[in-house]
Amino acid sequence: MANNGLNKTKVVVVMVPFPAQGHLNQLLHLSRLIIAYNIPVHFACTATHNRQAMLRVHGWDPNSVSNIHFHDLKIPPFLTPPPNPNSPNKFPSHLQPLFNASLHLRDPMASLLRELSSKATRIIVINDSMMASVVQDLVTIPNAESYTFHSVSAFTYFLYLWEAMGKPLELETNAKLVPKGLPSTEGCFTKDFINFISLQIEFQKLSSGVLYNTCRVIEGTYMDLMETLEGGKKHWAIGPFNPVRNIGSNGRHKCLEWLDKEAPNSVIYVSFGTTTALEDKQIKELAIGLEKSGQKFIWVLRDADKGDVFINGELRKAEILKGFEERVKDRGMVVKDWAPQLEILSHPSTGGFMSHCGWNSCMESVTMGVPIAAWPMASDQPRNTVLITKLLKVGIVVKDWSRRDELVPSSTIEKAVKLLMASKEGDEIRKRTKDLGGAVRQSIEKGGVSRMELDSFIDHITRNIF
Ligand SMILES: O=c1ccn([C@@H]2O[C@H](COP(=O)(O)OP(=O)(O)O[C@H]3OC[C@@H](O)[C@H](O)[C@H]3O)[C@@H](O)[C@H]2O)c(=O)[nH]1
Ligand SMILES: C[C@@H](CO)CCNc1ncnc2nc[nH]c12
Repeated sequence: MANNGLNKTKVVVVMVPFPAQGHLNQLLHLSRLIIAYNIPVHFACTATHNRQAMLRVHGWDPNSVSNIHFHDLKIPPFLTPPPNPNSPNKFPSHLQPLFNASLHLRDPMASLLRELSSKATRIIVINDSMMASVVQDLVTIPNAESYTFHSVSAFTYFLYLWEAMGKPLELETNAKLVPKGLPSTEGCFTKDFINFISLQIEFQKLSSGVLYNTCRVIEGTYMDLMETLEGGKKHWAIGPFNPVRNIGSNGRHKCLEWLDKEAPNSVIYVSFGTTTALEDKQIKELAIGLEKSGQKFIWVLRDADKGDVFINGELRKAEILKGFEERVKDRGMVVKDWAPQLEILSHPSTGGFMSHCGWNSCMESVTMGVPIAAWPMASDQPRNTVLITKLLKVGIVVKDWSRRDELVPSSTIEKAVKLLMASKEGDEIRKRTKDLGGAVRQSIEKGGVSRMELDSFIDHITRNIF
C-alpha cells in the first residue's frame, strides 16, 4: 500500500554520484523522479561536480526544483591532465587522479549522513556503484540504508556478474541470451580502474538493493537473470531516467534552429560522449567520411572532459578541420561547445546517431526512437553495442571491437552513414527503433512497467513509516 505524501517526508534520499558526467547526469535525473513523490533529495558531491551536473542537465531545470539540496563536499586538490588522444586504450585514464581523490569523500559524507539521519525517520542513500566505499560508514547509522546504482546497462552488468561467478546457468548454449563472439573486456579499462572497481565491489555488499537506469521493455530478460544470480537482493529497473517529453531548455542552441529547417529523419547526429578523445588522423577520416556520405549531419567535436571541466583547455581541432566546415556548411554543422543532446535526439529531423554507445546515449537514443551507428571506445561500450545492434536490432556497427586498435577509414564511415540514413535496411531499423522508443516512453506512464517498478521502490523505502 502506498503511504500518503505527508508521511513520506520523514524519509530523505541522499544521492551519491561518481564525479564523471555520464554518472552525475543519471543520478541528477533520478533526483527529479524521486522528488515527484514528495520526498526531499540531497545531492552530495564536490562543489565543481555539483555545478557541472546542474549546468549540463537537459530537459528540465534543477534550479526550479526547490526540493533538491546540493551539498558541496571537500576533497584534496587533484591533478587534471588533458586526455591523451593517441593512447591505444581509449579508457579515460586522465580522470584517475580525480577518481582516487573522490575516495576522500568518505569522511565528509559520513558527517553529512549522520547529520541528516538525526533529522529524519529514515535516510535512503542511493550511491553510484563506484562510490560504495565512500558511503561505507552508513552501517554505523541505525536508520540508514543504501541502494547501489549501476550506471551501465543491465545486460553489461549481468555479463560482468555472470563471468565473475564462473558462468553458471549454461547460458552460452542460448545465442539469443548471450550472443556468440561477445567482446572481451580486454582494452576496456586500465589496470588502475580495475583495481578501483575491485575496491568498490567489496563495499557493494552493504547495500539493500540495486537500481538500474533501464526498462524491462528492453532488458527484462537480463533483469530476470540478474535476480536468479543475485537472489538475495531486489533489483529495480526504473529507467529511462531522462525526461521523455517536452524536452526544452532556456535559450535554444543554434544547432536546433538549423535542425528546424531540415527534412524529417534526414540528419545524423555524431557524438562520442564526454570521455573520448579522437586522434587527429581519426578526426580527418571522420570528416572525409561524413562529407562523402552526402548526408546531413551535426557533429559534436570536443575532447574528453578533464577532471574539472571548468579548467579550460586549448582547442586542438581548429587546424585539422581547416576548409572542411566551409565546404560542408550547407550540409553539416560542427558543434564545439556543449550540445543539447536530448533535444537533438528528440527533434523530428534527427534520423540517426553515430555514438560510442555510452549508456546515457543509448537510453536517450532508444527513448527518442533514433537508431544508432555504433562505434564503441572503451568501458561498457563494446557490450552496449552488442545489446543495441544484435539483441535489440536498433543499430548497426561502425567499428567492430575486434579491430579496436585500427583506424576507421573514411570509406567505412561513409558506408555506415549511407546504410543507416539512406537505405531500405536503414529505414527498417529506424522503424523498429521508433516502435521500441514508443514502448519505452509508455513504460514510465501510469500502468507502465518502469512506473510500477519505481512506485514499488518508493513503497519499499517508505515502508512502515507512520
Ligand atoms: O555535447 C554533449 C556531450 C554529451 N552530452 C550528454 O552527456 C552524456 C554522455 O554520457 P554517455 O553515457 O553517453 O557517455 P560517457 O562516455 O560520457 O559516459 C560514461 O559514463 C557512464 C557510463 O555508464 C557510460 O556507459 C560511460 O561511457 C549524455 O547524457 C549526453 O546526452 C550532451 O548533452 N552534450
Ligand atoms: C570512467 C567512467 C566513465 O565515466 C567509466 C565508466 N563506468 C563504468 N564502466 C564499466 N562498468 C562500470 N560499472 C560501474 N561503472 C562502470
